[in-house]
Amino acid sequence: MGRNRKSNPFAAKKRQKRENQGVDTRPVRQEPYEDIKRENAAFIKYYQLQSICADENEWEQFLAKIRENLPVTFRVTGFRGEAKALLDIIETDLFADYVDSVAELHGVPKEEVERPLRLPWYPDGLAYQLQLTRKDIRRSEPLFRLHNFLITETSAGSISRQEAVSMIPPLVLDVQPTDKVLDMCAAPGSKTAQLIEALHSAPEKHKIPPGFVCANDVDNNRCYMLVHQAKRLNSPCFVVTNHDSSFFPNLLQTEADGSKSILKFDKILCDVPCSGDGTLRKNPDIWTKWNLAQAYNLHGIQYRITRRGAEMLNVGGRLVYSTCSLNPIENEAVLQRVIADADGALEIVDAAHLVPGLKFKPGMTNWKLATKEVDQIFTTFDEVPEKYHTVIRPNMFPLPKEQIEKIGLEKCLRVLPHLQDSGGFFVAVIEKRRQLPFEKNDLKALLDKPKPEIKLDENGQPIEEKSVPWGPQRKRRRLHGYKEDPYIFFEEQDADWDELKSFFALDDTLNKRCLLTRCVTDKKKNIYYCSEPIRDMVLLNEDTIKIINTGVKTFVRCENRHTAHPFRLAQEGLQTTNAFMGAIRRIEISREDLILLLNCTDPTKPPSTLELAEETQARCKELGVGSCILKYEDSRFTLFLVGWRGSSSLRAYVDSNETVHVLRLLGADISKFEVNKYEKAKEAAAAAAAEAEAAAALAEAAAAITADDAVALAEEQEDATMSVNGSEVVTVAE
Ligand SMILES: C[S@@+](CC[C@H](N)C(=O)[O-])C[C@H]1O[C@@H](n2cnc3c(N)ncnc32)[C@H](O)[C@@H]1O
Repeated sequence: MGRNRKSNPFAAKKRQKRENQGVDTRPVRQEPYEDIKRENAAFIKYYQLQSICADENEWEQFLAKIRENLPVTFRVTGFRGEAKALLDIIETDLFADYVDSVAELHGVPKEEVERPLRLPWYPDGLAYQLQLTRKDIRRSEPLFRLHNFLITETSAGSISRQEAVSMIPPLVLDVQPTDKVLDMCAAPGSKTAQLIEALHSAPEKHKIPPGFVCANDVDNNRCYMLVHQAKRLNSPCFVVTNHDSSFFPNLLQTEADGSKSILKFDKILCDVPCSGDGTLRKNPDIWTKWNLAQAYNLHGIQYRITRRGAEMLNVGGRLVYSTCSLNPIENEAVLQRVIADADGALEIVDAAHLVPGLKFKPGMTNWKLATKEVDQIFTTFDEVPEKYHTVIRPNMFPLPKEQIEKIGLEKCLRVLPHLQDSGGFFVAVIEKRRQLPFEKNDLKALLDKPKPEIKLDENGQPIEEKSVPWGPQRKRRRLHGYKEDPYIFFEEQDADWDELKSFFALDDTLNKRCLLTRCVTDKKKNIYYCSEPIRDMVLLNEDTIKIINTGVKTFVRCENRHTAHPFRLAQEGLQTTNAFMGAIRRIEISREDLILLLNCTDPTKPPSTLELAEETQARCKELGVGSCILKYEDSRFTLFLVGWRGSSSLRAYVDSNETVHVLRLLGADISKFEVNKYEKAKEAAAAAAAEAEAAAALAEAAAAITADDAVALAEEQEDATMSVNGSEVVTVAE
């Protein structure tokens, strides 16, 4: 069965871009991954030269492992109240089914199936590694339930599929709920998701975390991947920006006393663009493309991004540098430059205690450079022929021994694939001890910067220029020279706020000035919420940096003839608003009632209140028509879902993935929602075969009729001929 071409916005955007630009003539990989020859002489020669393994035996293990496909890993979203219950379900139901399915897939007894492994270094045992490849899961019928689980729970934000080694940088960044975090090269955003989760890790302490995560990427299209990725987590403390990180501008912030200062971040992740040779197991086509020129070309931008990151870091703050490359030119050589430039203001620190049990090798303090084909080796810049001087630069070589010893490169973590059956990765943790010698903090220049002129129409409204950057369907307004819709925050006096406040009994500690809409209109449609520091950041800096997205959908206009109030709650925003809402619009609901509501998939036939428990019916009677919160509680967790009290009905207002997620947690039957794509494909094939058979039978019947007719005709013609011959004229029916 083909994929739904309309449902993937990124694919659609890519298609549109291709169509807009004409035919894409870049070479496309033809052969499937399994046919790729996992060989690259230059790669092997280069890494053997660097002695990345201790001895020949270990080198052989390394070579063998990088030729294998990568096992699938995923992690459970830790900050959710139901995380523990989901873990129990994974350990019992899902993995019991898993063992049966893998046994069937590989045709082996169940006892021989390797159980999923909990990654020992991931906190609270929340991450798993399965001895299966992505292809196994995607293309094997016995594993269809596991595949469905991964898809629905990922969409519901309860798990994240992420390569094991990619989970390391956010862990060693050690984000706290109070931290201001910058993810400099964030897309597609698997690490960003982890950073957001860490920010929300103490919900009992903070209704809304005081810190925030700013996720940035230079690629505008990839920024929308970040929006999509973060949407699952519904954080109001999150903003996506689109800028070249090596030139990331200084941003302003408001201090507690109202004065303005330059925003410095407490935690910065520099997961820089790299050659990606640590991902060979996941992306085997790197075997065909790898060459040393990639590393030489990337070294400069890696250095500039990290140096800029260090400037934007608070004194006492922490920066993590990471790549999915094993190449010292992209790793140690970059760090030694930044640390040397900082002249003691930056220090590489040991962070292995934050990932106890992780196997890794220390950073390198000696490496060699080579030509692209690795046929000439250089240990110093003096040996490099002049024709290579624009590519191979002096500072790519290791510093002299007495200088490099002071850098602390051995505290970096080098994760090699054979150490724990993973991808390859490099991570370094840096702390800032004092201001950098090259740091520019010109507050006055920032404050004096003229605001761009906003063109207004005759009614004083901003003129919106329509622009269509990558497709005719998606129209983006151009305001202040940017193509994003504007961020319009609630004013001190806002009629909608008064209504929302009284209908949902919202408490005054929810800052109404943090509610926003994305279009200039008198009748708000969707209302979003962002935290106070994010509001401050947007308002002070939207002329300086392109802000792609912020805010969680919290209220949605929903008017019909029965409603007294024009807005309903949005499930996305409930994680935030719940803590600020009074009792007026709440219903406590039993397991049976909740299962009944969630099983209603026909929006035109919501469950009648008469089908519900008596207490629920009584509560419904007290509650007028409109949006409400359904609260379910048992000894394991408490759930809050958006509901809708109709004139004679009650329904759960949640999407299909959330529905399956909650039913799964409740231990209810989800078979009605389980799509077996193989069964469906078989049914479709059987239907097509039956159709073809019916068509063939029809054709045969038609052919038979024609043949019968022909025989009859021939006989009649014969009769006629005989009659003519016998002088008796017979009219033969044609
Ligand atoms: C290794 S990927 C990041 C992966 C991401 N951190 C994650 O975990 O999903 C590198 C990203 O850096 C972005 N990038 C490249 N050059 C950049 C620059 N100068 N400034 C900001 N981002 C950049 C690329 O668009 C790419 O999305």
